[in-house]
Amino acid sequence: MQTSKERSFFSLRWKVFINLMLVLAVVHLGYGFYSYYQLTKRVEQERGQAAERDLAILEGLVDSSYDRLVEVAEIIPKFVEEMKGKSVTAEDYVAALDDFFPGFLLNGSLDAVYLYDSFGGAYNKLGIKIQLPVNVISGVLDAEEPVRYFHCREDCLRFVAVPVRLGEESIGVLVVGRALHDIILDFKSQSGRDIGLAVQPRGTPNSARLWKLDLKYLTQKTENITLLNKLVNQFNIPAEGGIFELDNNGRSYQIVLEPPQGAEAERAYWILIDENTKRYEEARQDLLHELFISGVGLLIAAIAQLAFLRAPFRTISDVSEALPLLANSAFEEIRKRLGINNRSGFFEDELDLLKSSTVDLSYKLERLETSLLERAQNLTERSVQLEAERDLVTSLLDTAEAIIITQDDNGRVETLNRFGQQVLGISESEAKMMGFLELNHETGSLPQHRQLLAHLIERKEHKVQMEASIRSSNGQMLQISWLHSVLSVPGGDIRVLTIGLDLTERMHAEKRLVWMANHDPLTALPNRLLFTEKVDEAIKRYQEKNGILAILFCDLDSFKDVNDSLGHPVGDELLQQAAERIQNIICNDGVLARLGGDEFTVLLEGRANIREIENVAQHIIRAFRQSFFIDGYEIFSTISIGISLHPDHGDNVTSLIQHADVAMFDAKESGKNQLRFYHDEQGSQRYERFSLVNDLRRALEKDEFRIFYQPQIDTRTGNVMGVEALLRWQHSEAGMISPAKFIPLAEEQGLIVPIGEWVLRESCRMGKIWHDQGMDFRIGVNIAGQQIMHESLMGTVQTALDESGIRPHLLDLEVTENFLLKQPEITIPKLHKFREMGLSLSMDDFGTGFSSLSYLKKLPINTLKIDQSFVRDIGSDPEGEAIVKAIIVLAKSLGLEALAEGVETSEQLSYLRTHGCHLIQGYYFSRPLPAEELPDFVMNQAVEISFE
Ligand SMILES: Nc1nc2c(ncn2[C@@H]2O[C@@H]3COP(=O)(O)O[C@H]4[C@@H](O)[C@H](n5cnc6c(=O)[nH]c(N)nc65)O[C@@H]4COP(=O)(O)O[C@H]3[C@H]2O)c(=O)[nH]1
Repeated sequence: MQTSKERSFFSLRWKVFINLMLVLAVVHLGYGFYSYYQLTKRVEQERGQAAERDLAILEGLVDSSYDRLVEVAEIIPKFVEEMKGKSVTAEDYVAALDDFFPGFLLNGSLDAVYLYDSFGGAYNKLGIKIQLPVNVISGVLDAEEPVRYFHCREDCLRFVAVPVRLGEESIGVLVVGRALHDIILDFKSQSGRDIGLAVQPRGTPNSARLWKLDLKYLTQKTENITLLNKLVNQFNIPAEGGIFELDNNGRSYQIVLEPPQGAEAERAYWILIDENTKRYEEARQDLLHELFISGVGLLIAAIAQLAFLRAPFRTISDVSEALPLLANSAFEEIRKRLGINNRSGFFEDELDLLKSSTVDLSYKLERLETSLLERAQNLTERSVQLEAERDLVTSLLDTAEAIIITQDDNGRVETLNRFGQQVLGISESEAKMMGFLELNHETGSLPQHRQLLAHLIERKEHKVQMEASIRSSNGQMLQISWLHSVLSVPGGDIRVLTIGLDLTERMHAEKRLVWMANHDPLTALPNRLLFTEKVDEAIKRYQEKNGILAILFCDLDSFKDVNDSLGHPVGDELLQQAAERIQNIICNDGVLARLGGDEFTVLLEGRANIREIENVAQHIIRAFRQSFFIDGYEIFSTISIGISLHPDHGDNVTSLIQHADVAMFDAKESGKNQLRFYHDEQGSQRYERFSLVNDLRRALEKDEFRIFYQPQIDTRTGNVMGVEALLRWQHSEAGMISPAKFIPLAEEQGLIVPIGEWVLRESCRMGKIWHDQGMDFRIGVNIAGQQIMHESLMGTVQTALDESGIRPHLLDLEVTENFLLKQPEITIPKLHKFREMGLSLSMDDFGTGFSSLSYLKKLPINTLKIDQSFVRDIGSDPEGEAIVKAIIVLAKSLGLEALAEGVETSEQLSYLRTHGCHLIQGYYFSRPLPAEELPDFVMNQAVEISFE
């Protein structure tokens, strides 16, 4: 294939020039030929006319010479008559002619004179002798008119024969003749042509053709004789003669052969010779001159045309040079070369149009190329984006901790992500050979699963969800939440996207949380919450059942000593063994619970009489008379039991437990290791025990409350991010009383609302002071359940904010989940209002009162506080650790912060941080501090943490 580089280039300008020159040359040559032809024709025409003119001259000369002969012939008889008179005879004529003839001969008038009688007999013959035909004489006599006659024999003569009369009588015919010299000379002088007279000899073989000439006269004889010989040899000359053109030695001649008038036919010819060479030469010169001039003219015209075409050619050249640049996208260069504004305006022609079209084309192509480039760029970006999205989707599918499967409409597996392959222990290609339901599902769930999928395929549902177990690669049954949804695939085919989330751990944690909420982790016995529920249920059942319902309140007699002297682990073990002993006695005939510390309660129902109740209690007391062996120690710990009966001692769970507690207190007071039934007299003791209530009422007035602030540290920064306000009661006699003791009392007595209000206002006041001092931490204030339920809380909070001037986001309300979830329809909207006010909310003691995870999602809280009972298990109880982990994960999944309280050891701290809990509260960093000590701690804390 020929490339553009190999292609030879021959400029259009030169092509046009050469074409123009060729056309001009052809035209010029044509014109030359035509001119030559016309010239030749004209010269020939002129030659013909010249020949005719010269012949006419010749004829004129011949005619006038005949006239003169006639005059002479007619004068002679008159002379004779004058001389001889009227009686002249033929002899007189003869004598007179003899006299006159020499004179005629001398002046050149005549060359011959003959006189004939009427019978043709000659009287005399003077001069050149000729033989006249007889008919000439008779013809003259008959016509009585002069007769002209041309005669050639040895010589050529012209004759005139006139009748001669004597009176009325004819005596004969006078013939006068003259040679042709005068005509020849006159003609030569008048016409300038050579002239000759030739006679064809008699007896020539072909008389119709002149083939040999006998010359009588010829001017320039030497040169012309050659011409005539060439003529005779070259041409077939007809008898009537003609005009002939002859070349000889490069010269051109015209030769005219014309028979003289009056001559005998085919005998004599005038020969007129004229040389044309000069004329032809002149004509040729004229032609060449003319051709030269016209050639020069054409050349000038061509050059002028080229000059005129220069600009258009320049344009074509510019455009032709510019157009290839389009292929190289050199649009700016094209416009520079063609001149963007170089337009001819009114006189615009096709080339300007071509140029401007090229410029326009360059703009259009540039725009097209730009838009193509943009599109290409967009496409590239889009494809990169799509690739990134695809990679993201692929990596999401592969890294997502979910089994992701696509199935066709027959339930065949089409794809299985990496996590699914790991969990199920099969490769994707193996999975593709199977149907979804052929995977290791728990068989019991298959019918329901199959039915749900059929609904999906039949488009009765858009997505279906069910939980079912499947066996993992290591044989473990996993609890999976399957979500099947229809994928819209181009072409109308149905694909099912199946996502399986492994809920095993979460469900385990949930179950654990539920269990923890209702049980004492140490002894695995029901806690107060569950026990209260059980008692409630039992009270409700009491109407339907016969028998006695009793609550046994059991308290170890020397637990505090054991705990303080032998340590918590031994104390814990003691509690566990104690629980076991009680459980062994009541077996399944009652509910045993641990309310806290060393306090156990037993619910007995359906007993026939009090004796049975008492027996159970006695059994328990006896069981505790035996020693416990713990950690190498033999421990003696008896038990005191208080018993209350329904309905005699209370119609609700609170009063029943309180009365059993009072009875237990009575048993202790009576020396421990015994049982006591509740009786009314104990009311006074109860009054004493709870005489604190009155003091509590006055404590506010007496300004006995103090607030301590326990720092909460963000271990990522080392800063104090908040403090928890913890109430203290500085009792005038009993000294500092823990809130754990007086808060339940305050709640019971409805005093918690005013006390709580005081705490809120005081905390906000201090918070504002610290904030103004540049300490920007939030203040967590505990809100009791009753406070939340109380209608005044909203106003109280607003007042505290307004009075102090603290910004709402610095106030964090700590609420306990138990209470919240008892009447969520009242509490949850209130919490939302607090959030709207800008406050933050924390869920306190999380994990201890769990009832429903679904409500947790609805609560507008910011922080989950991990209860210290779980934190304490870190490092010692894997189950407790698992709960801590689950709470952290739960908080993260709900987008909440997790804050651990009760952190005392570096081990606990590091465990919490490792698992993503960075907000820490506990003795490890600081005990609750009086307000005046807090600023110092806040200032120094960041430094200490940085060394951690
Ligand atoms: N063993 C141990 N304990 C730690 C550690 N760090 C903090 N604590 C204690 O754990 C309790 C945390 O408070 P809480 O769970 O809200 O539990 C509080 C809270 O529910 C209630 N309370 C305290 N002040 C108020 C209040 O102003 N209003 C209400 N409604 N309740 C309050 O009384 C409970 C007991 O408060 P406190 O005796 O001050 O006990 C505090 C605190 O001193 C640690 O590292 N180890």
